[in-house]
Amino acid sequence: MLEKCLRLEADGVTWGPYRGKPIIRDISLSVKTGDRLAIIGPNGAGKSTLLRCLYRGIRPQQGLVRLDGTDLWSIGPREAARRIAVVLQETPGDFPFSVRDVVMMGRIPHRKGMARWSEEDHAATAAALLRLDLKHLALRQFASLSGGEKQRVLIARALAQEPELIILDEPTNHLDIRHQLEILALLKGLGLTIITTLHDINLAADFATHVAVLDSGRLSGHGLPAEVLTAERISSAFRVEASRQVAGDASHRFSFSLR
Ligand SMILES: Nc1ncnc2c1ncn2[C@@H]1O[C@H](COP(=O)(O)OP(=O)(O)OP(=O)(O)O)[C@@H](O)[C@H]1O
Repeated sequence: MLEKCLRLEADGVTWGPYRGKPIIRDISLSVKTGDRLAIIGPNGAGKSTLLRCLYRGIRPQQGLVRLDGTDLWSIGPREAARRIAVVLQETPGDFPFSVRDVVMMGRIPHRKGMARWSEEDHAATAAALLRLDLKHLALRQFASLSGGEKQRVLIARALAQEPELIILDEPTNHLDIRHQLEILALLKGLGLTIITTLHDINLAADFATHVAVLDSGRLSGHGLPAEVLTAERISSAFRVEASRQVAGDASHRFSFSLR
């Protein structure tokens, strides 16, 4: 899983609803093996829409998303799902699935037709449960878990999928600060290629190897956090007064006030 090389590129991606104005325009960015890209921007900037284009949820109206040089829409949904795992905010909370069932769903793209789960499927599920410290919860109903536990299960499902890339939409939503830090440390520790939206700029600066700032559907910056996360860019994108301090360990901290 970790040894494969990966290159995901968005090239001039534009998308909007039928007969509506584009929500994201002319987005070009790239991610390669081992990168952790955080997409940040104010509410409504188009972050989730961009993610949908990147995981083949919606087809760009203009531009292309390429996986190792091949248009994502020419490789088919099943292969895309084998290579890209997606962790969204909506959860299967209303269905009577156990934690193990939910994690096992990550194996669906690998399953041959209606065949029974294979030994590899069981092994990948067990490994994902172990890695996310969920073994003791395997038989619990998913719906009965806390927000932090649910998030771990959804990440375990993504791991069971054995993808080359994990795409997450706001993985820290609804979590307290300790659980936010834990989830991001856990994701960092996986050593996988990750694209995630994040609302907290300070957490994004700590977590990401690269950041992309979306402002009204356009990319206002993409690259290394220290270069992209300037006070001017953040102030302009979020319509606030932002100031940046550099801590002793060279990490960046932002503070904010209303203009
Ligand atoms: N299918 C759609 N049809 C019409 N409008 C849409 C559609 N999808 C998204 N939008 C609109 O596009 C804008 C951007 O939505 P999107 O969810 O991508 O933003 P976001 O940056 O993820 O926002 P948030 O931070 O609030 O989650 C919003 O105004 C949203 O209502």
